[in-house]
Amino acid sequence: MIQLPEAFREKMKRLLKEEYDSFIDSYEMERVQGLRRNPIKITQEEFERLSPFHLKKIPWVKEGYYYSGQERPGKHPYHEAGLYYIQEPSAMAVVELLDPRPGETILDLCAAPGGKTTHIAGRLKGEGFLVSNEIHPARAKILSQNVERLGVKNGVVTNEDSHSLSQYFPEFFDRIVVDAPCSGEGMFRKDEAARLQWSPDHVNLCAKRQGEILLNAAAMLKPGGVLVYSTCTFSPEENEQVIEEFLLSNDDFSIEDMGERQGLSEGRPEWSKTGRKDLKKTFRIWPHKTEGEGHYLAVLKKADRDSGKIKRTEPEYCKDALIIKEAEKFFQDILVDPASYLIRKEYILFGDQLYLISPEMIQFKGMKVLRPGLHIGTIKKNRLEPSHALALALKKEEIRQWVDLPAAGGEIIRYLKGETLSEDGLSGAQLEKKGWVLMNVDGYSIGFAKLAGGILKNHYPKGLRWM
Ligand SMILES: C[S@@+](CC[C@H](N)C(=O)[O-])C[C@H]1O[C@@H](n2cnc3c(N)ncnc32)[C@H](O)[C@@H]1O
Repeated sequence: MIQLPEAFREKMKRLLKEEYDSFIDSYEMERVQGLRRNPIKITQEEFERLSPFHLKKIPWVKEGYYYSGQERPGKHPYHEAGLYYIQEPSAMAVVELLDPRPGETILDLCAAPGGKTTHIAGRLKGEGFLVSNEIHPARAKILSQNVERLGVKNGVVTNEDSHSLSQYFPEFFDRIVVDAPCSGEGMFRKDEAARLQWSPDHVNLCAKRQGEILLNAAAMLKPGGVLVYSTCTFSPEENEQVIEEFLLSNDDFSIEDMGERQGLSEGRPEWSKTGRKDLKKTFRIWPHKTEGEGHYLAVLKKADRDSGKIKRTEPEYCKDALIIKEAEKFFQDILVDPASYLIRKEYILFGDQLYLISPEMIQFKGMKVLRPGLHIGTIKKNRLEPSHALALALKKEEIRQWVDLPAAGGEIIRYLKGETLSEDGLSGAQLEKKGWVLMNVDGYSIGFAKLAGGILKNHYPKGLRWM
């Protein structure tokens, strides 16, 4: 039996009244598990054909599935190939409501470990620009790894606080997600730390921080843009009351009417301070009503008007002709049709690391950036050694030399463990000469190897290798 803080129980009883018993009973039910297909890598049809898991569609999100609690999709080669992201089902509603479209500029302000970010990236389909920000350095690193694993080409990862970030991107984004740090009451079923940390004071502290983050986010939204605010907590102080307080001082914002949505319940105006009726148009996900842990969501729209358009400042592109030539030579050497990577000349050099930059990227001097774009590789004495991120962003059809290993066989496990493989006896491979080879699992890229003398030297990153 889960030990819930007594003050939390009392508060929920007061708020939920006759609904309280079924709410509390939901803590004794088995947690539901979810994963989200990554459309950058795999179509729905292919995914459903290949998946070895027992999947059931999640009704409120196109790419979402429940899987059985007995299964371990996080420990499967398809996971390392970025075919899906494991995510709590109710959290998937956030990007469903944000509805990002290819070509748009999007900000995910509190982004680690990357659930919403990878969902957004999938919807952008490689077109447009995504900035994923996380304040904590260690969590920003995990975010960056997930962006890489899912093969995202048009994403930037930053490590700023929301106020500093707003100085770089005034009125810049078409859509913004603020998946705010919260008291995590919706996570009590799976997260003991959240239960232990909870107190009424902590709820109030979270609410204050959420208000500040939301204000900074609002300053980065274009006129006419859409912002989704979300938390995984039930407390009105962090939900309806944050939105109420924000709208009081930001009359150019209004709550969007998203209509009824399957699995989502109405917001609760009676739990706000002023009782404003439009809070009904915000959403709650309850664990006793829906198969998910619990969430709050509000879709806010900024009024359209002429903005004082801040001019985009160009970043400092790499102008070193030798390095650019080397990158071009590399792509000509490994790709079937290098044009897609050679059309754009927007390379950036970070020390000896080469990145390909989205055309929307701004001058970022002084900003803490972990990943300014697609990591191409390391420049070593004017030779380019490709990055793991590039392997995951490439498709088997794009590359001259590849090896394709079945997920059910032992060789893929040997590759993931960092072992050397021999060219002999591989069931699926297209190998012509020594050099870089894209390794795949059932046709989906998973890393690089380097062929020499019939041996495939393993370039799967040491930090990711299976033990
Ligand atoms: C709910 S989590 C985000 C989950 C993430 N959106 C996802 O889907 O994977 C909130 C994040 O906000 C970060 N955070 C904490 N304080 C913050 C602040 N003052 N400004 C911005 N982000 C903050 C936390 O480190 C945490 O990673």
